[in-house]
Amino acid sequence: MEVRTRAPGKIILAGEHAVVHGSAAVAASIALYTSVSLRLPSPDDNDDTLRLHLMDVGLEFSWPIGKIKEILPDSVNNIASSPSTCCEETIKLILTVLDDFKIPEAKSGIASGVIAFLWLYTSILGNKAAKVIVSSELPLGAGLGSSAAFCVALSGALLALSDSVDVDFDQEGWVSFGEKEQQLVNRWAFEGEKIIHGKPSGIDNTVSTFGNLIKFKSGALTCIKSNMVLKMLITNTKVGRNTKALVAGVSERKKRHPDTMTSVFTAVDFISNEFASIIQSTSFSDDDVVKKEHRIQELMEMNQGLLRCMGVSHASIETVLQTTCKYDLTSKLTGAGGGGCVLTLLPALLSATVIDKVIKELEQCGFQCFIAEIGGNGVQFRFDGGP
Ligand SMILES: Nc1ncnc2c1ncn2[C@@H]1O[C@H](COP(=O)(O)OP(=O)(O)O)[C@@H](O)[C@H]1O
Ligand SMILES: C[C@@](O)(CCOP(=O)(O)O)CC(=O)O
Ligand SMILES: [Mg+2]
Repeated sequence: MEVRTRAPGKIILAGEHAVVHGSAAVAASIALYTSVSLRLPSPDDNDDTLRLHLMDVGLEFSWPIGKIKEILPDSVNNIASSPSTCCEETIKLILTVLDDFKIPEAKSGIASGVIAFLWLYTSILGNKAAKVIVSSELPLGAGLGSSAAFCVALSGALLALSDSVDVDFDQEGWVSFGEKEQQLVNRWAFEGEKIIHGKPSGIDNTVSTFGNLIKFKSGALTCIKSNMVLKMLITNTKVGRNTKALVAGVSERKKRHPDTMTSVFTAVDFISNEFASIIQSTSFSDDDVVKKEHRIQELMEMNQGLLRCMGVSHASIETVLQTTCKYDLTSKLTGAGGGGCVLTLLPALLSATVIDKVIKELEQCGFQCFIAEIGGNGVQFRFDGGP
C-alpha cells in the first residue's frame, strides 16, 4: 500500500519572529512542494525495516524495527488522534539511533528533521516496517518553510495510512483532506516543527496545511482574501542559516531588553494588521492600486527595519535591499532571516524590462531569483500512483 502527499512552502509577507512572541503575521503558501511517498510492505515481503530516503540531501537511513522498539518502547502507546510533544529525554534517545549514520558536518541540521520523522512515524504508525521517500522543490533552510512542509507532508502521509483518519482510497489525482483531517495533520506537524525549530509560532505548518493567504496570531488563523495581485520576486541569497538559532537569538535579545523588544513586537503587530487590511480592501482604479502598493512598500520597509532591530538581517540581505532600491523597488527578508530569502514587491505596472534588469543584477551577485505563484492549495494526498 502506497500513499503520496505534497505540502507547499510559504512566504511571510509581514510579522516573522514577532509572531513567535504573540504579534500578528501575514503569510501565503507558494506553489513549491515537499513530497512524501510512504509505502507499507505487503505481509509476503517479510520486510522488518524502516527506511527513510532524504533525496534532497542524498542521505538514506534504515533501522530494524526491533531497534526502534528498543529505543522507543512507549511510542506504541501514543495515540494518532491525539498529538503529543517529544520531550528532551526522548530526543536524546532518538539521537542514539542516528549514531550509526555518519551525517556529514555540513548536513548536521538534517539530524533534527530525522528526529522529527522518527517521532511522527512511531507516534502515528507505531512499529511498522515501511519505506519513506522525501523530496522537495523548496530550498532547505532558506526561509521558505521547508521544515514545515516536511512535517506537514509527512504527518499527512502517516495519518492517511493510520486508523485515525478516513480518506477515500479510490479518488484519482491530488485530493485535499477534509477540515477535521487537516486540523489533525496541522497539530502533528506542529509537534514536528517544535523538534526542528525549538519554539515555532505555528504559522508555517498552518499555512502549509491549509494553503491560501492567512493572518496568524497566537495560534489562531484567519483566512484572508486578497483584492489585489501580489507579485513578489523571491531572491535566495544562498547564505545558509538555521531557524532554531535565529529564533533563540531573538528571545535572548528580548530577555536583555524586555520593554524595547516588546515595543518592537507591538509595532510589527500593527504592520501585519495594516498589511492584511490593505490587501483585503477593494480597489476601484489603477490609481487605487498604486496607492495601495505604496502603502505596502512602506510597511515592508518598516518591517525590515524592525527585523534589523531584532538582529536577524544579514549583509547578503542588505545587498539585495540596496540592489532593488536602485530600481525604486522595496524588499524585506522573509522567514527567519540571517541569510535565506528576500521578497521584493513587483508593482502591477512595473515593466518586464525593469524586472529582467533587476533579476540580472541580483544574479550577478550570486543570488538566485524566482517568482512563485502565491496563495494556492495546502497539503494534498493521492493513492493512484499518478505523476
Ligand atoms: N526535504 C527535506 N529533507 C530533509 N530534511 C528536511 C527537508 N526539508 C526540511 N528539512 C529539515 O528542516 C530543516 C530546515 O528548516 P529551517 O531551518 O526551519 O529552514 P526553512 O524551514 O526555512 O527551510 C533542515 O535542516 C532539515 O532538518
Ligand atoms: C521566524 C519564524 O517566524 C518563521 C521561520 O520560518 P522559516 O523556518 O525560516 O521558513 C519562526 C516561527 O514563526 O515559527
Ligand atoms: Mg522552518
